[in-house]
Amino acid sequence: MSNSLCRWGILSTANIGRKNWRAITLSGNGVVQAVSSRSEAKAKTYIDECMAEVPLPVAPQAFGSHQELLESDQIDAVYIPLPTGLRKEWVLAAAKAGKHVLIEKPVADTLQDAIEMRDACKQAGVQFMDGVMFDHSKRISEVANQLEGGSIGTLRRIQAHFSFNGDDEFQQDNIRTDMVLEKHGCLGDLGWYCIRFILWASAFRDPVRVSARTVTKLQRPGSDDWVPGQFAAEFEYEDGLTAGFFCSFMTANQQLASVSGTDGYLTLDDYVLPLFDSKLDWQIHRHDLQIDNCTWNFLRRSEPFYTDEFHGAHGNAQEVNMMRAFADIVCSGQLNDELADRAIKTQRLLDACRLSDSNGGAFIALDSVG
Ligand SMILES: NC(=O)C1=CN([C@@H]2O[C@H](COP(=O)(O)OP(=O)(O)OC[C@H]3O[C@@H](n4cnc5c(N)ncnc54)[C@H](OP(=O)(O)O)[C@@H]3O)[C@@H](O)[C@H]2O)C=CC1
Ligand SMILES: O=C1CO[C@H](CO)[C@@H](O)[C@@H]1O
Repeated sequence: MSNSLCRWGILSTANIGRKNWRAITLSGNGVVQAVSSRSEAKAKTYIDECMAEVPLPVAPQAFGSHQELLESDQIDAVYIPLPTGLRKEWVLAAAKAGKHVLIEKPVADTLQDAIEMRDACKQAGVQFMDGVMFDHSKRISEVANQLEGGSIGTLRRIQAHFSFNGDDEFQQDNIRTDMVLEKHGCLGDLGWYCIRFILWASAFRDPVRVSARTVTKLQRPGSDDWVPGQFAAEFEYEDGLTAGFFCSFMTANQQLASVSGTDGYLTLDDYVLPLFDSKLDWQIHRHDLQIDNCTWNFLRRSEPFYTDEFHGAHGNAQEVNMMRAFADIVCSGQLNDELADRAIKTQRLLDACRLSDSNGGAFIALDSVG
């Protein structure tokens, strides 16, 4: 490979690949070299559409099969946004072909599959990482540092919410409601981020036990199959910390996370996809109840914090940082096991949630998972 530029192949014409086409282009150390699809014509159209908005000096090559792309000696790394149910085969094939693998979330149908993928990459000497963009935002590290530094005292509670309200077409046609392609439904699509936020806020500690349940099953008309349409979970830690999350395909856009401590609480209301702005923010609240005889006043005490980072589509945006960080690994050859293992840690908690759900929401000891 050229060691200053990572040559990317995108497997499929997924919508999210369009955003990441721009992110790779803005990264400064990567280039989209090829796109593969089940249909070469579809890959060509996709390339034309992306080139029209974010042009590249040389149009990427279109392949009519993922295997052909993997066999190209012009590709160093692949981005795999195929539906979860189809990914494992292609991650294993990519590792076999010596390509580094950036994979969309949720990583796998099961923890066992996720471990198999990570291990295959490790054995092949290529990086494995999931596509959680906010991991690469400066904001999440700053928030985690503040929490570890005791800015809100001892942590008692972490809560994460991620939802959007999908319409009828979403329910009927989107990959997210297809039990074969995305069997974890909203838990995989949105809960993955909730779990990852909880991991960040708890310094990547594992809870001792997990209880979770599908709140609403989402069933396509005319089918007996279902995926979680709304899902809720509760984690308990050995020091008394608790965490909870709620995710939903049936509730308006919301991405609110909060962390409560003995001395205050911290909030972010766009922790996954930053709201349109040239900076990212979060707040620490230490509201003050003042009581003087008959006069009761609860005084607002909120302190805002900012990270100098655009919401997206800019050289310092989280998805661009992600592509740059991955390409740095590829170009330097310095593999990062910690990034690979984060995906496994997240998947383990997701599996624990599903196990609890299938046991009527009973608490599951995390030790018994995987
Ligand atoms: N990190 C992030 O911010 C985001 C992540 N995602 C994740 O990315 C993944 C893709 O999401 P999204 O872009 O909305 O997906 P899309 O439905 O747009 O694309 C999925 C692609 O997979 C291929 N595909 C679909 N069905 C099949 C099938 N039955 N057999 C073989 N290939 C198939 C198709 O490519 P083709 O026709 O070319 O073969 C299709 O374009 C999801 O797992 C999602 O969770 C999504 C959005 C944002
Ligand atoms: O990863 C993602 C980012 O957020 C979207 C919701 O707004 C998800 O559906 C998507 O899969």
